[in-house]
Amino acid sequence: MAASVEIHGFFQLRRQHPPLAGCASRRQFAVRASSDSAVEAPVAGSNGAASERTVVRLGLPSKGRMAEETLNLLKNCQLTARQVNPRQYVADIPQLSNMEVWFQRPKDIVRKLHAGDLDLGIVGLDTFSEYGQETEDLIIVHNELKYGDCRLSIAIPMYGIFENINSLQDLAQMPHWTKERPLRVATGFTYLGPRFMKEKGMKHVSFSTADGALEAAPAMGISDAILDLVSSGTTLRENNLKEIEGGVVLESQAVLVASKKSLIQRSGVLDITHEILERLEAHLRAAAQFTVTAHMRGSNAEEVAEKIHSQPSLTGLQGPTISPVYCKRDGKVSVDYYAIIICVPQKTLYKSVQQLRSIGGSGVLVSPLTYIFEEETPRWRDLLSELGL
Ligand SMILES: Nc1ncnc2c1ncn2[C@@H]1O[C@H](COP(=O)(O)OP(=O)(O)OP(=O)(O)O)[C@@H](O)[C@H]1O
Ligand SMILES: O=P(O)(O)OC[C@H]1O[C@H](OP(=O)(O)OP(=O)(O)O)[C@H](O)[C@@H]1O
Ligand SMILES: [Mg+2]
Repeated sequence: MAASVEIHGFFQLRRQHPPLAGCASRRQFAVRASSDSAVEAPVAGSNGAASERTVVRLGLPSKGRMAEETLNLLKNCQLTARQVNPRQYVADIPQLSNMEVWFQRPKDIVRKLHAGDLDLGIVGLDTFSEYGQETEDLIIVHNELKYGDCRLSIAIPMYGIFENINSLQDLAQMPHWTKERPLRVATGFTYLGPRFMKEKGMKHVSFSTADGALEAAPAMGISDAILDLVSSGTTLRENNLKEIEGGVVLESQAVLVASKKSLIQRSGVLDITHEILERLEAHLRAAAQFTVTAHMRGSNAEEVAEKIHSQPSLTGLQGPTISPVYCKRDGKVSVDYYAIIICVPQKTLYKSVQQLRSIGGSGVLVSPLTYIFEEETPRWRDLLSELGL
């Protein structure tokens, strides 16, 4: 039978920072009253003006948890956004001439990409999926910028009728939900939520929209469950809520997105995208690696290479670079040992150093890497093929 998924009722839950006296922590919503003073960004342009525009536009999160990390990522790619003052919504990046940066709320970035008022943007995959709603014109250029990790997940109370409910299947099989009294889910994700429930064949579900502090809704009797972003799980725990098996709608992190129409039609967008993509890929690849140099005894370079290849954590990106070290002893130049250079994942650094030592490595130097440029960026090839270029 088809799932009856309906969206009805609107309620607004708002919250205040810092927490009110009597509230045990910032993440508890039960004893909080509030206000919210979101600052609306000016509209960057209009559809009519969009086609006449010659400058390329990149939308970045103006506030919230993604704002700072996005600027830091770009800075680490030597693409520092230059803002005349922090209250201004427009900036430039000196390395990318003919491009404006516009600071906008994440959901507005997606909407404005769709409207043609922005060409490129950085947002969470959750926002992109919710507000892009699988629009044909919007495209993901880089799908893992390695920050803003969270999941969009269903949560239910730990107590009462939900005490022994631990999976989506358990939830679906509860006799409580009927056409007249559906499972009420509060969420800001009113596109992804109903779609997920329908896919899972959940019957008798209704959704209500909310804007922040969703975790309070079950305790207030406004909803039975919530669908919201979770990362550490602290907010859920502190509000006596739990996730359930099979209840993750989406795993999210920051992504670089674009309008296909802009990429194809607007002069300069493709070139700028290429440069941003190359820098991002080279930086993100490098951020996970260290360069390790060491000295090793051996009678020739091949013998040293064999030893290194015998160790699972020492093969590097392609293989070791090995150079003879020329020493002068008793007036004679000879090669007794070799300098080796490899790239090592940061996660396995210590294991790699131990393996190097076990095969006679000494004088191990470790340095961070700024960029690793490959011959070609795989994501660039994918993008061109998706654009039919
Ligand atoms: N707890 C979290 N941990 C990690 N990333 C998160 C978390 N919550 C949200 N995010 C990511 O950060 C993005 C922006 O979230 P943020 O709360 O800053 O803005 P928002 O809630 O979309 O803004 P607004 O409240 O103005 O609508 C989200 O779309 C998501 O990708
Ligand atoms: O699992 P946790 O680490 O506790 O994070 C989850 C919380 O983070 C987000 O809220 P945010 O702090 O962005 O506030 P908002 O509701 O104002 O967007 C999300 O809406 C959850 O409430
Ligand atoms: Mg938020």
